[in-house]
Amino acid sequence: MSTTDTPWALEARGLVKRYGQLVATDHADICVAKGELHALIGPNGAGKTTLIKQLSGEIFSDQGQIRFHGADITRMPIHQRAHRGLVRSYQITSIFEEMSVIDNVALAVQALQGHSFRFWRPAASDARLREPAFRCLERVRLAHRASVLAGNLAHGEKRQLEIAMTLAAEPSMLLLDEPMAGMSPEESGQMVELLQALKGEHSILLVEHDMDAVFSLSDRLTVLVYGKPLVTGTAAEIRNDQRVREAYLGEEAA
Ligand SMILES: Nc1ncnc2c1ncn2[C@@H]1O[C@H](COP(=O)(O)OP(=O)(O)OP(=O)(O)O)[C@@H](O)[C@H]1O
Repeated sequence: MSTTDTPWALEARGLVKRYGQLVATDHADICVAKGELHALIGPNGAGKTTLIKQLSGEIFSDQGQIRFHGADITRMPIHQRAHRGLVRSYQITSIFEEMSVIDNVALAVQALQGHSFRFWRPAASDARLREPAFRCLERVRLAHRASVLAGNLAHGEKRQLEIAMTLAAEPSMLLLDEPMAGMSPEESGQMVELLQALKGEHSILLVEHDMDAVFSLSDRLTVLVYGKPLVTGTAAEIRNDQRVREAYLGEEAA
């Protein structure tokens, strides 16, 4: 299939991941349209992070098929998926706290350009790294903190930095695993605004427990329960689905 024939950025069918006896994802289908923000929600242990890892290539699936813009990427390693534009966001643990904010992003730009880390010099001395890095910081509204040591950022700002580092890879699709975890309500509000701005420019698969954020941002949602998708639909469809209320949201979400 050519890349123009499919409406899907990402099309995963029948994904299974077993850990011994435990079936973490159990014939899971998930399809994300081009430019769509699609949320993946479900109770703790439902398999959301496992599914994100299967899609990013951090782990391989025991069964199933993954297509990205029509191409079969099922057996493709993580760096090749990233090269094609499918990228999971960096985690706070991958931020270098002793380096400036812009140098962290410049490192991510450098990784994209395929240079060896051995030849790393401070970003300030290399416009080829600094300029794209600065643009990524502008997009996540962190440009005013470019020269601050990353370790001195507030928690919410570190999560913005993770997204800036992810954008350095120029992804067409972002896999975001709980970007609002540990944030204050104010920080969460800023992250919602940021994701709203990124929406449309990138296809996004978002795992998030903050239901207000999820319901305000998502074009569609998939509810995962015991590794299986229970239902996929718009926010209104999900809110009104009796199976979802019983399995997950509870009556208070109505
Ligand atoms: N590396 C692993 N080895 C063994 N079991 C694992 C491993 N990773 C995840 N699991 C198990 O797989 C199941 C799904 O876990 P996963 O982290 O994907 O769920 P989740 O929906 O992301 O949960 P949460 O919302 O709490 O983050 C859980 O029962 C978990 O204990």
